[in-house]
Amino acid sequence: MAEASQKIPVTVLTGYLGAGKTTLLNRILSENHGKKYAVIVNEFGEIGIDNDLIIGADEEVFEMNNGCVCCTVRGDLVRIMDGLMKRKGKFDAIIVETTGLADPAPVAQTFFVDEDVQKNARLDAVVTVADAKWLSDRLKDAPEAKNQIAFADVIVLNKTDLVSKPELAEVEARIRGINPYAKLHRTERCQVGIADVLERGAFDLDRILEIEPDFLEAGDDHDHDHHHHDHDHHHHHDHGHGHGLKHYHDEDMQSLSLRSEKPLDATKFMPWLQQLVATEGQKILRSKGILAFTGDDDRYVFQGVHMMLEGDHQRKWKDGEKRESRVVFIGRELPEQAIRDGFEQCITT
Ligand SMILES: Nc1nc2c(ncn2[C@@H]2O[C@H](COP(=O)(O)OP(=O)(O)OP(=O)(O)O)[C@@H](O)[C@H]2O)c(=O)[nH]1
Repeated sequence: MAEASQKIPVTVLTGYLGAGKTTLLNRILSENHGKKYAVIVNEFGEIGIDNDLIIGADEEVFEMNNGCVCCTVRGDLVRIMDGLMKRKGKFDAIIVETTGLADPAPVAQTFFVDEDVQKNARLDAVVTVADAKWLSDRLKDAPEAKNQIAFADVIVLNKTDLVSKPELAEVEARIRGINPYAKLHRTERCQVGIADVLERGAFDLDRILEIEPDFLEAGDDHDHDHHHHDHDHHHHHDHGHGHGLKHYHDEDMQSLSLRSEKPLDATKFMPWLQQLVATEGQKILRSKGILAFTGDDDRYVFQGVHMMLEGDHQRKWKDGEKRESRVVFIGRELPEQAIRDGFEQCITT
């Protein structure tokens, strides 16, 4: 077995939908770090968008869009990790960005119970980005959000610009109630130093065993082929998964993906989107898209969290790049048909 110091450090980046994980990742990767990182991203929704929004120069980005990372934890993640291990020496560190809906426990568990992974990699830290504006609400209705805080070694309490000082103090107190141990950084746009997040050597197995006594219980009786999540209905429930570790899923959460190969009319799309999130923003927790507008040579990217929207031109469409618009809405009780119809009407005919 390799010495701990020779094992590749792995940082698991979690945080609820829209908290700022990709913002943090981009901040880390765009620093002049002189290192080679491999990034593994897992997204909720059929259309991968995040991997297209990661701006690092030479990083290799691996996607896991076949489902939720905490369920495919012995599948995709192990397979990708194994592939990376074979190219040992090529990477200084690995960063795994989970979906906002993932429970970090089974992800972290992979680094302890899968033999090959364990031989060559070590979990360096679980870094959780917390949304100062929305976390308190999500702690009430989303067990994933609570687990992400509980498991964190480092917490980036982000979006401090969106709350007052007393609100910030209140959300921090709630976080401390769940996890008094993690190092906490208050940030705007995830402005933390790379050393605050990577190569911390912070993951503390003893503490995790206190929260999750079954953490190291493996068990190979879990058959992924027969495992199926129905994300359309049912309420929160736990999965035993046969490996001793329970984890939670919000089965009410839906993701709606839309695509168009024909360009969109910007004068129709933007007002439609603004109106949609203004009226349905309680149900739509997260929206994002890469858009091709008629007569526009730049890709337009928008991001939404509830009713708040941001958008900008990102870069020129490259020669030969397919000018396709991709939009994802994630939420509960999404008005699917109305969204589909509205989107259709924004397509330039
Ligand atoms: N006002 C404000 N907005 C922020 C801040 N940090 C990130 N955002 C915005 O919040 C939105 C979501 O940020 P992301 O980094 O994409 O969040 P994420 O956690 O990767 O989202 P998912 O991958 O969908 O779960 C984007 O529009 C960001 O620009 C912040 O500190 N303040």
